[in-house]
Amino acid sequence: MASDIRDPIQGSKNYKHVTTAPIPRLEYKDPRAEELIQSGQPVIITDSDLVGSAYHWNLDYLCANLGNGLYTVYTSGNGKFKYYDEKKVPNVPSFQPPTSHTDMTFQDFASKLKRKDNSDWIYLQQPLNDTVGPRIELDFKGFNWDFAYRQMKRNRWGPLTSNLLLVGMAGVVTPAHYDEQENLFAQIQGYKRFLLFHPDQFECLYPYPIFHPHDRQSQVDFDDPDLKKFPQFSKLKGYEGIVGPKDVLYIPMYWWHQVESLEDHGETISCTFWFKAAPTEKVVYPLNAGQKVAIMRNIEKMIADTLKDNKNMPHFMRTMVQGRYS
Ligand SMILES: C[C@@H](CC(=O)O)C(=O)C(=O)O
Ligand SMILES: [Zn+2]
Repeated sequence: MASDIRDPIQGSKNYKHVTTAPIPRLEYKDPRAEELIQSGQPVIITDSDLVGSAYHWNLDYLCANLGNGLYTVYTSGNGKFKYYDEKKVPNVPSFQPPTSHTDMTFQDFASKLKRKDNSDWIYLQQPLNDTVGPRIELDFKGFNWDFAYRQMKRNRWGPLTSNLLLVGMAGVVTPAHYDEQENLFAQIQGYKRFLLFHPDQFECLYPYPIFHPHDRQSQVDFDDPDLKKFPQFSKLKGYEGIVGPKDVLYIPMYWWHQVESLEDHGETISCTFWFKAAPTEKVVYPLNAGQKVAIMRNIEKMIADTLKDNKNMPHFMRTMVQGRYS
């Protein structure tokens, strides 16, 4: 049988030390898809038509219809787009942002994308807003909102916060990180390979300190892991799958993910549906891994706020555990 593009071996990097099983791929009508979402497990959902009214989106159509609003375009020298929080940059005076970003019209972005002389890698990431042209607005209104809001209600998620439009060059990589929102990730054009890791893999992925601009991002470079500094990385276990046009991937909150736009399949167009977390009515024991990440974050935040000077964090944290909880 001809290998399907979605075969994870196709055209994607192999990361040593990372063991993966396939992300389940189910029809949206399949009750098992609902069960996985309700139990906070990732699943690639097919045929939901969540963004069925946008299946015709391509660069030319977006150029003609996105209007002349400005879009945030990130530039990277190595194809990696590790997110950083600008508000936290003052906390780490030595921080060197790995990417730069400028605002430009979609038309300018598309012409940069089409110019093959691009030595830089570029990635447009912009919440869809009311500057879009009437046809995009119509397409947006035509999303399968029933499906989206049914998931929100059934899983007691908080409100929808944003729909991020992502248009990336083939080959761009968003390095491993977790988000604090539930995400229905809709793929419109091109193919993206996802590596996903349960929140309990926290100890294998060594996130930056919470006050660091790269909060929520893994310190480990999957292409060249420093196993001396990050020994548990060699035990990392997760899931892998390729999402293509019309697929929707449910990325549960606190699940780590690394995302790669497959090389030789042209630019990728995606749209996220981010929902606030479900309110915690009462804490149920045993705590799940996501709740433990939330507790660790709160404690780290409280200590950082109390100590004021982040330089005191390493010694304070080590003093708290060294020789006592090892
Ligand atoms: C930006 C996106 C990854 C990508 O598509 O490059 C992501 O991390 C998310 O949707 O949570
Ligand atoms: Zn993310």
